[in-house]
Amino acid sequence: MNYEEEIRRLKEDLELKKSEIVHLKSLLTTNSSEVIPQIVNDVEKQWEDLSSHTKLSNNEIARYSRQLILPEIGVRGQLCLSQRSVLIVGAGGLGCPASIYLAAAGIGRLGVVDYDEVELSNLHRQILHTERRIGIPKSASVIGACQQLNSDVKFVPYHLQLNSENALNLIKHYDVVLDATDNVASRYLLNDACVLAGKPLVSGSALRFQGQLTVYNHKGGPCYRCLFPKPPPPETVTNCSDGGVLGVVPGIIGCLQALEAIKIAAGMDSSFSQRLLLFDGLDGTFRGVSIRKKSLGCLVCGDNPTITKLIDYEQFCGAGANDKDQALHILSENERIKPKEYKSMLDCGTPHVLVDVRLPVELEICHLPAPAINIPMDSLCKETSKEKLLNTAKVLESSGECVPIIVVCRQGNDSQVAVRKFKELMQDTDCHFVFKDLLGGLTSWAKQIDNTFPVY
Ligand SMILES: Nc1ncnc2c1ncn2[C@@H]1O[C@H](COP(=O)(O)OP(=O)(O)OP(=O)(O)O)[C@@H](O)[C@H]1O
Ligand SMILES: [Zn+2]
Repeated sequence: MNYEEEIRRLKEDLELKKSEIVHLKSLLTTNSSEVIPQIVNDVEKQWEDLSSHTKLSNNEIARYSRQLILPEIGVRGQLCLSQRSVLIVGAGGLGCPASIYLAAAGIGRLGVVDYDEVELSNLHRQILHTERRIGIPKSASVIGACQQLNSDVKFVPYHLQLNSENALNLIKHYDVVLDATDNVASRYLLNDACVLAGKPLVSGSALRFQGQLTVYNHKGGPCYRCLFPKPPPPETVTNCSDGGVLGVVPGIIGCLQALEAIKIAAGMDSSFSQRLLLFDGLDGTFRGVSIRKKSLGCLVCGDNPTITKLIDYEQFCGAGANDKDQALHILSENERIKPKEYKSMLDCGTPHVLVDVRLPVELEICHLPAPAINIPMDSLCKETSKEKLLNTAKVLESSGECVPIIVVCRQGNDSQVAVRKFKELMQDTDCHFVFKDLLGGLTSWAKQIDNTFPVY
């Protein structure tokens, strides 16, 4: 290695350490220290050499007794666990259960990465966070909970977004990596980083009532790219905030991620290298299926890899490395109506038709004060939708005016797509509709017009 390369690496290392110190200091100075037991503030202590731990203390023998007597674990396995480190990326629905079981089992060092802070809508599934910790970094919240359970573990919180600049440098300090994120860009990033660093990646996902689990890049098995060389089109990816998720489903998958990580760390075989677990919470089934072998032509782990350093994953996937909804801008200004303008229309009784494109189950949560036609997104192009709109047109025509049709959704993205679709749908009719979308959807309505309106 040349000196310049070495200096660059050392600088990167230093930056990471600095971010950890700043983060730990901030924890000690904010009121979060009131609710989070003081996280070990001696950074050096966290980086103590784990391999020096070669004998179980009486305390450890008592604490781990029930797993020590398992022949597959025993003293050897327990010592292995205490000498290994696991990095969990994502302190959400998967990361919470995974972290607490790894801490309970006595893993030597646990790193938890998350850029986000705890929100109220996290609590139904991200079960290590609490009401009092809303607003504080998720990584610190998770580690606070884990430390209360087992203070022997060395914990390292990283309040940052894992990206191409920091991933390799961080991952190299750990033996096993858990993907507990929720977006495609982070999955490719973690995959490539784990291949380049030679670390097994225990990957989980959960949506609605379904969950999946597999282990990549382990003992000659495939990596994520071997199976999915190309990312899915961004518009086909559903996240939990759009699709919903029952809290216990990521709970189950996160526990299984911890189980696989414990097996790997304790020197046992993982059951999910080249195997995929499919869990269906609706019909209560677990199914294990064999998956494709490692691909010789894989761009990162194949025979002639062309990806030899981390790339720009947001560009590669055409989507951000988070699941935060990004505002679409596909309509021109005159095809949109601001919440304030719509409120004046309502106040003045201006004739219009309101079309709500959310699912019926969402309409039950909340809806605007005006009566609305419901045409959910998945039925925009159906003949019945066209009929609904044409019937409306007939009523409107009798009044002889060109009445606007206001399209509304939760956040103002679907409504824009719907306006486009409706325009296409009505092209071959002789009705002259003026379609507009409610800018920012119900979320903006709640913010700008009615702060008693529920946000979900
Ligand atoms: N590249 C990344 N670096 C660090 N943390 C990440 C990265 N990508 C995703 N995450 C984190 O992974 C976690 C995924 O968990 P989960 O989907 O349960 O939570 P969420 O994003 O809070 O959910 P919601 O969609 O309800 O807001 C989130 O806390 C998110 O901040
Ligand atoms: Zn591969």
